[in-house]
This record gives sequence, C-alpha cells and structure tokens, in this order.
Amino acid sequence: MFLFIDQGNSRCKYVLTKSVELFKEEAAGAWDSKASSADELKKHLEQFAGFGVKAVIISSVASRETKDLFKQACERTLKITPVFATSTSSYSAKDNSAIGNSAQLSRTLVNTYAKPQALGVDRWLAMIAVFERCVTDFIVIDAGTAITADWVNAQGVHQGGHIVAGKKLLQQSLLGETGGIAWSASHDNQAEGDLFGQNTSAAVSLGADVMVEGYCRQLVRQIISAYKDADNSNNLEIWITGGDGAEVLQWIEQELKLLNKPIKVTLEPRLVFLGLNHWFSVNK
Ligand SMILES: Nc1ncnc2c1ncn2[C@@H]1O[C@H](COP(=O)(O)OP(=O)(O)OP(=O)(O)O)[C@@H](O)[C@H]1O
Ligand SMILES: CC(C)(CO)[C@@H](O)C(=O)NCCC(=O)O
Ligand SMILES: [K+]
Repeated sequence: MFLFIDQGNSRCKYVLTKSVELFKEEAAGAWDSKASSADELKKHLEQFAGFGVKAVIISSVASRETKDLFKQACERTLKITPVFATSTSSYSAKDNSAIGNSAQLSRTLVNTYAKPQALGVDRWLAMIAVFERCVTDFIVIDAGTAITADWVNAQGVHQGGHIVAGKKLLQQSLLGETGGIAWSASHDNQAEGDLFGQNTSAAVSLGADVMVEGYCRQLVRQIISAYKDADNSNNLEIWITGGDGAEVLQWIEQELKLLNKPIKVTLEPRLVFLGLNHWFSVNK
C-alpha cells in the first residue's frame, strides 16, 4: 500500500492506494493539521500500521519543524522515512495521446520562480496534475486556508499566480490582531444578520464571504481582459480544487455566465493528490 498525504495549513488529508499507476483510493480521510504534537501525530499515523504501507509520499506546506516532527513520527510508527515532494524548475509530462498530445511528444511545465523551491509545493503539484490533463492555457485555483490561483500557458510556462487569504484566515486576522474586534465578538452567542452583520461575528464572517466572492469574480474579469485581444480565448480552461472549491466554482461559473464567456471549468478535489502521484511516478 502507498500512503499519500497532503499536509495543508488546516487539514492533513490522506489517500491509501495499492497501485501508483491506477491510483484507486482504498481509503481516504483527514485530520486537523493544528493538532500536530509528536504524540498526536503518532496516534494519527498508527491507524495505518496494519496496512502494509510500502511508502509514504507527502506534499507539505508546513514549517521545517513540523515536517521533521512528521518524519520522526512516521519512522517510529510505520518504520518508513517519508518522501517529501518539492517544487523543481521543470516537470516533463508523460506522453499522453488521450488528451490530444500525440503531435507534441515532449511537453514541459516550467516553474518561473527565481528560486523554484520557493513556489508552494501544493501549487506546483496542482499545476502538474492539470498539465497532465489539459493542453491549452489554464488557470488552477486551490481554495484552502489560503486561496491560490496559478496561470500556465499552453507551452507549459507558469505565468505567475495569486496568494490570497481564504475566509478563515481573513476572519482570524481581524479577530486575532485587533483587540477591539475580538472583545466585541466575545459578546456574540451566534452570528446575527443576513447580508450585513448585526453583531461583530456576523459582520466579520459576512464580510469574509464578500471578499472571497469578490476575488473570484474579479479574477474572472482579469482573465477575460488578459485574453481580450487574443483569438484563442476559448483555448483556456479553469480548474478548481481545495476544501472550498465547490463554493469558488459557483462564483466563477456565475461570473463567466454574466460575461457570456463559455470557458470550460472543472472541479477536481484531488488535484494535489493527482499531482503528488505524478511526481512520485517520476521520482520513486
Ligand atoms: N471536512 C472538512 N473539515 C474542515 N474543513 C473543510 C471540510 N470540508 C471542507 N472544508 C473547507 O475546506 C477549507 C480548507 O480547505 P483545505 O482542506 O483545502 O485547506 P488546507 O488543509 O488548509 O489546505 P491548504 O493549506 O493547502 O490550503 C476550510 O475553509 C473549510 O471551509
Ligand atoms: C500559499 C500556500 C500556503 C497555499 O497552500 C502554499 O502554497 C505556500 O506556502 N506557498 C509558498 C509561497 C509561494 O508559493 O509563493
Ligand atoms: K492545498
């Protein structure tokens, strides 16, 4: 069995699979990333002890210390040293005629960061997964604790991206960093209000909703504007993943409809895992 792990800022998600080639999920689940003391981590990993795990492959955006803690816990409980995926300067796609790639035998995804490893590995893996499934320009949006959007052209060159705070981070930054808001919110039993908050909790949470909706809609406008002079604006796909992907999909689709732009949008919750699987296929 192979254990694939996506260690995000809030949740640690896993997939167990018998075969890297087929990547069929035998089991999948998640736990809270914050609960990461050595003991708690050990408990989480012990659930895999009876599965005959041969390798542990991990995408982690955690700190060096948290990664080390994970490595030690893995070595103690499963007797396996996990392999951590890293962002690299390029990735060569498999020859895949199923997606219309018979003409271009070698396709390469290019990381344009001056320091390639500085690009979040989850972003890189999500790009790899889409690159393996799409031969046009694409945008990949990962809506997790942070929301990231990355733009890759048909030649495979990363054009850059955005990193924005997701809903929970937006709320935490207000409630955590400003004493007055936290004090006011501490008087709220529950959020009151529908469109506009009638107490602090609701004002902060409804505001965060509008921020995320606004970012998604404006992102679509920015993309459409970038393609306005191109005759190939239909040669663009949008791919979405992450815990809040379904909600982001809704805003993106509404905005595209409003602008009458029939761009193909795909929600694929497993993009980071699919990318991690491709990464492992070439790095094992
Ligand atoms: N079962 C769940 N538990 C917790 N959050 C969930 C769950 N299902 C969906 N979500 C949503 O997922 C969001 C977190 O997304 P995700 O799990 O992709 O983030 P993450 O683990 O922090 O990853 P990253 O740090 O890579 O963004 C939360 O804001 C929440 O709204
Ligand atoms: C932005 C996050 C936190 C998203 O999970 C992650 O990709 C990350 O830590 N990135 C490093 C910074 C960068 O990608 O430019
Ligand atoms: K993620």
